[in-house]
Amino acid sequence: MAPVKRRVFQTRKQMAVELAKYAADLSTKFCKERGIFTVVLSGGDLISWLRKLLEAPYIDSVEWSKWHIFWVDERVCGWDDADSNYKLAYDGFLSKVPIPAENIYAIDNGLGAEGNAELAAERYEECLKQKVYQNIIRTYKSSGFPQFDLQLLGMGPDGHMASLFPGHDQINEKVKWVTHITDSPKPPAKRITFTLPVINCASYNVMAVCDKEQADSAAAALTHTKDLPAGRLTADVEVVWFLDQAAASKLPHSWCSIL
Ligand SMILES: O=C1O[C@H](COP(=O)(O)O)[C@@H](O)[C@H](O)[C@H]1O
Repeated sequence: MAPVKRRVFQTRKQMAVELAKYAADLSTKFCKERGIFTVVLSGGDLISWLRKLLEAPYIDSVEWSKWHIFWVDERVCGWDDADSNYKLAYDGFLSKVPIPAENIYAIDNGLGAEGNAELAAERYEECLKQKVYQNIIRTYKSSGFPQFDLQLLGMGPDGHMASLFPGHDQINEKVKWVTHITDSPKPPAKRITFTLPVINCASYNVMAVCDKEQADSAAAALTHTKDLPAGRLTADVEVVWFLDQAAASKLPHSWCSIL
């Protein structure tokens, strides 16, 4: 199993600086090895932690044209809806970097606007399968599951990651790549989400968590004292939790050498 690393930062700014460096280093590695870098985004606070990628040196040094962008979860709504994870990422990140529009794979806008969660999930899974067929996404060993290069995740105060919520059945899905939920405890109710096997096949998984509201769940997930979706996070190569001091405040003291 991939090692689970923890990096605790004194300030959010330091966390954003290190997160940008981590993503840029992996971009260099995968662009050199494959000529492609597949990146999975989530919604929530994550987008604001990526802001240092928009500055020097990365804005000029990163090979943005080789990035391919996917979403680990999406709210079932149109692209211009305030709830849309695509809109959040576009406004705060994607509109500011030269990633070709054809390399950005959002939920189907029409199905999102219609509120058709089941079909939107099926359509997104088809999109992933097409990108596997085109050799843009790799597959994980013989499993056939897609393997993304870097997945950037966040965790809610209840321990959910992507749109896999504690006590909801989606976390147990073993076959589908993308599933849906119509009664999400966090609004909006309708969402689509990568399933756990897909999330855990990624080469590198980052979990970025700030704020004291997340401290109890971060500790429970990392010590496995509660069965939380975020506690099931693994990866092929490594998982790194990026935490600010507040989010790390309930972790065992010996774990928290602050960077
Ligand atoms: O609803 C969602 O919440 C999680 C966590 O968001 P955060 O603001 O607490 O970091 C997010 O990762 C997910 O993509 C989003 O749909």
